Amino acid sequence: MSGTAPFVSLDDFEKYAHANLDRNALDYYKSGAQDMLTLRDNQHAFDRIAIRPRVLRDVSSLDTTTSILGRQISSPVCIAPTAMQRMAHPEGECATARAAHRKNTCMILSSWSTTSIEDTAKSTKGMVGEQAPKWLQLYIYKDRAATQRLIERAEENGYSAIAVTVDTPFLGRRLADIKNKFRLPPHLTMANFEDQGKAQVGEAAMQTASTNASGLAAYVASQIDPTLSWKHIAWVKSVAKIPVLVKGILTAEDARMAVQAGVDGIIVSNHGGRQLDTAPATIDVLEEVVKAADGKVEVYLDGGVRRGTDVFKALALGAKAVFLGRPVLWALNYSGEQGVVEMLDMINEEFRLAMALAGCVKVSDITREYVRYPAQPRL
Ligand SMILES: Cc1cc2nc3c(=O)[nH]c(=O)nc-3n(C[C@H](O)[C@H](O)[C@H](O)COP(=O)(O)O)c2cc1C
Ligand SMILES: CC(C)CC(=O)C(=O)O
Repeated sequence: MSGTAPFVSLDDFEKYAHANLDRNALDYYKSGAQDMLTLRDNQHAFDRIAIRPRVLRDVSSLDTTTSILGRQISSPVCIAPTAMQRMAHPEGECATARAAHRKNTCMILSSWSTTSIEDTAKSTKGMVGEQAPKWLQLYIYKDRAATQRLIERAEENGYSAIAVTVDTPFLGRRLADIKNKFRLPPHLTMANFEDQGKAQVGEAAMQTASTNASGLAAYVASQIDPTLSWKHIAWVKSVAKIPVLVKGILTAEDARMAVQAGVDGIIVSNHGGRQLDTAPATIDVLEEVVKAADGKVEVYLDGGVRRGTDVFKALALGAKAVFLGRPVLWALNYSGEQGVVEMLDMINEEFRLAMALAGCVKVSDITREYVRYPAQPRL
């Protein structure tokens, strides 16, 4: 561990980044929508769940390996897509990809990344070991040809799945970004769109910041198609040769629709509390989604996962794996690739200990009986 005092939890990475990042980037990364109730509840909801430990089970040897979409990974802790990672560290998405590769875990690249699909893929070429799974997060853009091209570029560059984000027909209202008139620093671009003249969160959009919406919200409104419906998921399925997941499901009803639409996986997500404020905490709806998916597709969760015990609880309630958003940005800011490795090591160590103290020696041992779960979510 580099730095002055040893970091002992993911909170320490967050505190470091809070003291170190400029306001424009920090507020963008940390904010939730509106009153940030969902953001807060994502974490608090984990605290309301107790683990029911079993004892005297010989936990001297533990195995955290698991698989997602048939690919083995070293632990069920993976990396969620977050846009514009080069604001956190100059190596941005490349550093994240190399850290994910070193830890043999899955990274989802945001389609609004500051490093292109190609350059992110290249950044792990030549590293030892089999390539860790990379997935591409996809927004369905108004420009369908450009959207299809992103899918093809992902396939050409070894990405093994597409995660279509379905909770962002418009951008959630993030008050700090409006006040700050958020802007992508001019030396950075939305790198996947450089050939299309849409790589800057442009000046024109920025002007709307004075009319009670952030420049980012205007940029999103100019690019994303709000007419999207389930038939567009069928369209993505029809053009993609690799598995297609939906990211942003929060109800049993939509989970059933997703399965009907033929998706290969579901990510239970409220976008880290950044879209619809007062939407439920993800851990509070995980079980209903898992039940609705009925074993037909894998279900994953993101939102508020900060401790090994959170990972354990999500698995007990049926998630195949969890994804971390903000902690990756804080760790990147702290020390790039090495920071992300250290952050993943920390939560994985916590997860191992949670398994041992709960009496589980392998991931498949973690089942519903290991949690005492209150009936009603509270906001
Ligand atoms: C700064 C930031 C940028 C994000 N960008 C994207 C994105 O480009 N696409 C997407 O589907 N989700 C995006 N998300 C949502 C994350 O993928 C994920 O759902 C969320 O961060 C999980 O919650 P956590 O931050 O509490 O771990 C973003 C989240 C943050 C914090
Ligand atoms: C460029 C943004 C729309 C990325 C995003 O999903 C977010 O900020 O939450």
